[in-house]
Amino acid sequence: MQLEFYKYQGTGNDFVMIDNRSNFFPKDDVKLIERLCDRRFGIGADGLILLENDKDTDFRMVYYNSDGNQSSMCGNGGRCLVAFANQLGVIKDKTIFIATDGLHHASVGEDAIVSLGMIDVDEVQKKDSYTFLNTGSPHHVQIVDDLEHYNVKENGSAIRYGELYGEKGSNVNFVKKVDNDTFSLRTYERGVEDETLACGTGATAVAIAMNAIGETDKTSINLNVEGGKLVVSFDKNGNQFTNVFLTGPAKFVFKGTIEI
Ligand SMILES: N[C@@H](CCC[C@H](N)C(=O)O)C(=O)O
Repeated sequence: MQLEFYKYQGTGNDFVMIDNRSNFFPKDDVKLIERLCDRRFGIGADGLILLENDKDTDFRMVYYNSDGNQSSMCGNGGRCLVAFANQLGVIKDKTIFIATDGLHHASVGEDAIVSLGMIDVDEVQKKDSYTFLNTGSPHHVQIVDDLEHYNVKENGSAIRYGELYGEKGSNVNFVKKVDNDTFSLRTYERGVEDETLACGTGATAVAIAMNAIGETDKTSINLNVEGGKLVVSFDKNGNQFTNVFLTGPAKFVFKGTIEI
């Protein structure tokens, strides 16, 4: 069977997109999804996303990591799916859709910039050497010296599989402060089991964590990721972070068919 796919990327976090409104895709075929995401034996991507019909919203997002398993929310994937829905004509420039962590508002602007509403955050665990929070996916956030030369894969994997997070694990973000409203980060992604060029829920977690621990008093924060630039904005009320938006480019790369 020939499978039609679209490839998108958001600051270098790349995804295979499939229009599954007719419900044809074998959703439990972990091996197939892993092969489609494989950079040598398949199309190549950090994850695969299905766009499906939903009776109450514009569409449903179903997200898989490149290991073939369904996972929690993907911020860059969500932004790319909004651009994909726009390309398919499912939405115009504003949308509400449903994902695993609930409803998301989003808008498509000029130059493929997509702004995505993220879940509210009301718990930030502040520890001596790191912060942990859930922005739709779990994120460990840690400031490090010499981020440019830091071994993200080795240190990220040790934390992800270490005793802190048990079997479920966590995504791991290493951070450097650039100035009061800009931070650089590099992310080790659970389910990809490697550093990716960007992580949207990770950038969101870093922005909120840096505000929560007093590294910045800003509520609109620039994030330099390996694949480009993102902006995260939010409202803060005590320990509550609401109206959280993740903004950045979400670009169509190519489409094609692959034999499955
Ligand atoms: N790339 C993502 C995060 C995807 C989910 C993550 N790998 C997990 O399983 O927790 C993003 O942009 O947020």
